[in-house]
Amino acid sequence: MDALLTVAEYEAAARDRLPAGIWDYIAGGSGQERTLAANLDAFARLALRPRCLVDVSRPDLSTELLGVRLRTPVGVAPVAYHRLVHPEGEVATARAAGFLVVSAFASRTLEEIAAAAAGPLWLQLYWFRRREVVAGLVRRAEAAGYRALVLTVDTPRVGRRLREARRGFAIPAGIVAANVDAAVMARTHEAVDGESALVRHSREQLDPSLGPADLAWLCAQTDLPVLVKGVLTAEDAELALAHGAAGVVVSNHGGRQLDGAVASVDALAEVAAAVAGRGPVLLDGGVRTGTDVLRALALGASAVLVGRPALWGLAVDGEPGARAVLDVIAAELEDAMVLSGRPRLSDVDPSLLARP
Ligand SMILES: Cc1cc2nc3c(=O)[nH]c(=O)nc-3n(C[C@H](O)[C@H](O)[C@H](O)COP(=O)(O)O)c2cc1C
Ligand SMILES: CC(C)CC(=O)C(=O)O
Repeated sequence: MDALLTVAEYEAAARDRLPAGIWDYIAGGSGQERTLAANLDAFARLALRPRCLVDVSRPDLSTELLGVRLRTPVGVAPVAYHRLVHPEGEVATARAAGFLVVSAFASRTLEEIAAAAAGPLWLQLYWFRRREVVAGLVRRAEAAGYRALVLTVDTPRVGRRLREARRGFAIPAGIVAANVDAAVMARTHEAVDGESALVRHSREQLDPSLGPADLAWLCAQTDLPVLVKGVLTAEDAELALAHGAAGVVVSNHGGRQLDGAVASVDALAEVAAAVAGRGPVLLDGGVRTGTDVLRALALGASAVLVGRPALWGLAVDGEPGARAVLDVIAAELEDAMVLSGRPRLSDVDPSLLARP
């Protein structure tokens, strides 16, 4: 195999290796997949204004997030069921990642992942109708040393994933959400033609009444910082902070929820302005290169998360593959910082971007 030099090359290699149904579950978006495409296009439209005559002999990619020093500002987004692409699942990803947000639907236990992790872990939560599932996950995350919680608020139900529906996608029997009661998850394994098992499951198990008071309740349950994921507007950023959130993740769920929603990088400046330094603002959706990371930081992100790229690396070569994908992005980021005359992340600001 030739060396893979870009995230796009890992994507192509993963596609060659994965069964079509699993590929489509991971790759797909909702509806016409307009938001899925927009996430990538929006980055491509943001041209950079490099500065020269700057001493770039010692680039520094490190940053601090919630009091923890990170080698790079790039973490792994919460993505369900890593074992769909590699038998070691999240344990391999955790060894590779500088920083990982573990999905509520992880296919390895929170404790196994914590024992393997190379960097800080956060736990993502869905708002299960059975609130004891949420509370139980919070207690286990605290006990296992997770450093923050991420409440996903863009999923009162799972979006219309047509690729999944066409294939009657269900989670294969051997792969389970290892941290949630089997009874809650049972129907994710039932394949029905013309229907996504995950859409059906979400309607049964996720509580669409989630509101600001529930966020406040969650924040009161724990000393861990709670970030709110799925924010695309200043209004929701304001609401989240007013009800106890420590920060937000600007995200449209990788184009998998509301089709037609704004590209996440296009929502970033508005949200960052609303948060105004009161907490971290992360971004995910369409980050595929080091220059994408730089663009997001220029628009006010504290750090970015990659979703699908981590799974592509994991599918291609397990832990070393996931690490290689993150290393490609870090190497590209370093290049871009040097070539744009911004040797430290604190030098990155909106002046890096050309006006559209
Ligand atoms: C296969 C897959 C599963 C996902 N599972 C979750 C999840 O369990 N919880 C969650 O908050 N977001 C989930 N997401 C959304 C990601 O956290 C993230 O928002 C998105 O993947 C970022 O876009 P990117 O894939 O373009 O990097 C999932 C995304 C994918 C592709
Ligand atoms: C099990 C799913 C609800 C996980 C998810 O968030 C997704 O597939 O986007």
